[in-house]
This record gives sequence, structure tokens and C-alpha cells, in this order.
Amino acid sequence: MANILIIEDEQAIRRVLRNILSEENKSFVVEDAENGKAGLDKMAETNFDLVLCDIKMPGMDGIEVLDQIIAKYPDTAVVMISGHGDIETAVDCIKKGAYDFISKPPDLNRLLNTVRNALDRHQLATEVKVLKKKVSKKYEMIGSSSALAEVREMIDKVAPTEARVLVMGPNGSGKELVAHHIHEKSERSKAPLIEVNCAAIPSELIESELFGHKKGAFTSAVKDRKGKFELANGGTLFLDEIGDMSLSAQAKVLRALQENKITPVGGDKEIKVDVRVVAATNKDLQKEIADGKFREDLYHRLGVIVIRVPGLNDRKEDIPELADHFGSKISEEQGIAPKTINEKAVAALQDFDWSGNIREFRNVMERLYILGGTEISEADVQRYARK
Ligand SMILES: Nc1ncnc2c1ncn2[C@@H]1O[C@H](COP(=O)(O)OP(=O)(O)OP(=O)(O)O)[C@@H](O)[C@H]1O
Repeated sequence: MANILIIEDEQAIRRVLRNILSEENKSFVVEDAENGKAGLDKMAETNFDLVLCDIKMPGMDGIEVLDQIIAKYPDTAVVMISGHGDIETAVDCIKKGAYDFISKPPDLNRLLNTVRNALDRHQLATEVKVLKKKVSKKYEMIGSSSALAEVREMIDKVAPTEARVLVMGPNGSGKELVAHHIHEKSERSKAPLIEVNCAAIPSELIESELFGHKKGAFTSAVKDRKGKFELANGGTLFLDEIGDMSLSAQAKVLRALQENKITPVGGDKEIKVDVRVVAATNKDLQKEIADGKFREDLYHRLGVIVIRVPGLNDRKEDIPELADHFGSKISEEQGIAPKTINEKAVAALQDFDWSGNIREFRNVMERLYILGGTEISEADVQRYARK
């Protein structure tokens, strides 16, 4: 179904447009208004997917209507209807944000094509919005502890800069989450965030993974392949578990960071890249440096800003909020009716040792949700949350 509004002062044109659209598709619900004000009044009552708006009208003209629609209903697509002599104005309207324009008298094919395209784009834009909301929900950072407030403050300060960031903290504490927030709040958020788990890639493959390779560079290189640095161009490269990278790969990453250039394996040309690096590790890099396992120069290149994410044991006051958050997430994902968790159960959870951090906490909540009673009790916690 699509709600379409025609704002047009000439009754004959209104009627023609209405008839064409209603006959074209039974799922179009078409309304009309004879002037800008009446149109905007209708918009205040109904959500329209598309507005067809005449440019020249007595009183409020089409440009003014367009301005108001853009300001108040930015998700609604607008197609201008232009008469003789106002094509230039129609073009200006597109620059302002109208989707397209049709000329009077309306040509059937052009009108239908424009309407279909505008509705398609409107639907895509709506879907993108829903997906973005879902993604940003996935990366929600829950907790009001002062430890987490400090992390948030650091993110807000460093995100808009170009500074490299090293995120340190134990397993499952939310380091990847921090990297996502930095990217999303940065100027680079429209470009990709590319993630590399350095611990998961065998050392002989890491170079090709990061810098790409040319066809024939090694036996399995059957075609040219871009590396993560190139894929992240204009955006952010998240080097997770950087402490697990081999010394030879560290040397190459250091060079890439120093020169902002990379050379694909088997290639002879350098490629310029514009990448902001955010790295993360659960290792004590100072100790790794002392043990000769991590390059000190790379540490200084990466860690212009260091953000330390505290483990859950150091912010147990976040547990009630986290329990609620994961509870509603799990109930949604698993299709289980929402449950409550009583105060004693929460207190029991706060008594546990959470060395596996938020990841472990989420798993425990999942167990409690699936196995516990409608109101999760202390007994449930003792029975199902013990490790
Ligand atoms: N403050 C938080 N609020 C809600 N969810 C969180 C929070 N911190 C972490 N999580 C969730 O916990 C899980 C683990 O987080 P994440 O992967 O960011 O940890 P990590 O420190 O990068 O782990 P690893 O060291 O194992 O790579 C993820 O599902 C993440 O969404």
C-alpha cells in the first residue's frame, strides 16, 4: 500500500492524476488538496509516502510547500508538477530535495515511471532506516557506572579526531563495541569500518589479508585481491587482537602506518591509503614489549590515545541494567515471553566472578531466560548460572 497526496490548484489536473494513479495500482490510496495549506493540513493527519505538488499555486506556492515537507516530513518523497516556463524552478526544487518533477499536461508513462521510482526509493530509504536502527541497537552500550561513563567520554572526545586509538581490556568487555562507537561518531562513518581479527589469521596469510595480493603472487592467488587496508580506504580499520600479530606482520603494519602506503603481496606499486586505525588487545602490551613479542615503535604509533575498558568485575553496579537489557533482547530473539528478574537474583548475579565479562554475562542470562521461572529467582541463579 502507498499513500499518495496530490497538491494541485487546477481541478482538471487533480482529477486526471487521481484517475491515472488509482487505476494503475489498486494499492495506491490517493488523496488530493487544492492548495498548499490544505495539503499540509492533510499531511499533519496522514503519513504520506509520496506527494505530487504543483509549483505555481495561488497563496502558498509549491516551493514553500516543499520547504515545509522537507523540514517536517523528511521521509516523504516529493515530485513537483511543473507548468510551462517553470522547468528551471523545478530543477531548483530537485536541488533542494524533491525527488523529480513531471510536466503539465502529465505524460502517462513518465508520470507512472516517476511515481514508481519515487515510491521504490522511499521504501528503500525506510528499510535502510530500520536496518540502521537495528545495527545501532546491536551496538548499544549499556551501563551507568562511572567507569563506563569515562569510556563514553573518551569515545566522544577522540571520535571526531583522526587520532589512532588503542582499546585495551579483558576478553568480552566490549572493546569491539568501543571501536564501533568511535567509527560511528567520526567523520568517517559514511565509509566502511573493516575489522580484522589478527589472532584468527595464520601469520603467513596476514600480509595478504591486510595488504592484498596480485594474481600469481603465490600458488592460491588466482586473481588480484584487495586487502583490508584498501577496503577500509576513507574509513576505519579495526585491528582486533593486535597483541597476537607476528613480529614480521607488525613490521609491515608499522610501515603502512608511517607512510600511509601499502604494497600488495607480489605487487611492485605502492598504493596510497587513507585509513584511521583503531586497534584492540586483551594483552598487556608493555609486558609483551618487555618480552620482545611486541614492537615498541608500533605500540607508540597505535596508541596515540589509549582507552581502557574495565572488566565487569570492576563495574558490577551495571549488572541490573545489563540484566534488563539482555533479558528483553533474548526474549525478542528467542520468542520467549518477557520475564522479570527479582532483586535477590540480581544481587546473586552481582556476587559472581565475571572474568568472562559481558559476553559471559549474556550467556548466563540466556540460560536463565530459557531454564528459569517466569520470575527469575535467586534459586534459578544458583541452579543455572553457576559455572
Ligand atoms: N556495555 C555493554 N552493553 C551491552 N552489551 C555489551 C556491552 N559491552 C559488551 N557488550 C556485548 O558483549 C559482547 C562482547 O563484546 P565485544 O565483542 O565488544 O568484546 P571484546 O572486548 O571485543 O571481546 P574480545 O576481546 O573477545 O574480542 C558483544 O555481544 C557486545 O555487544
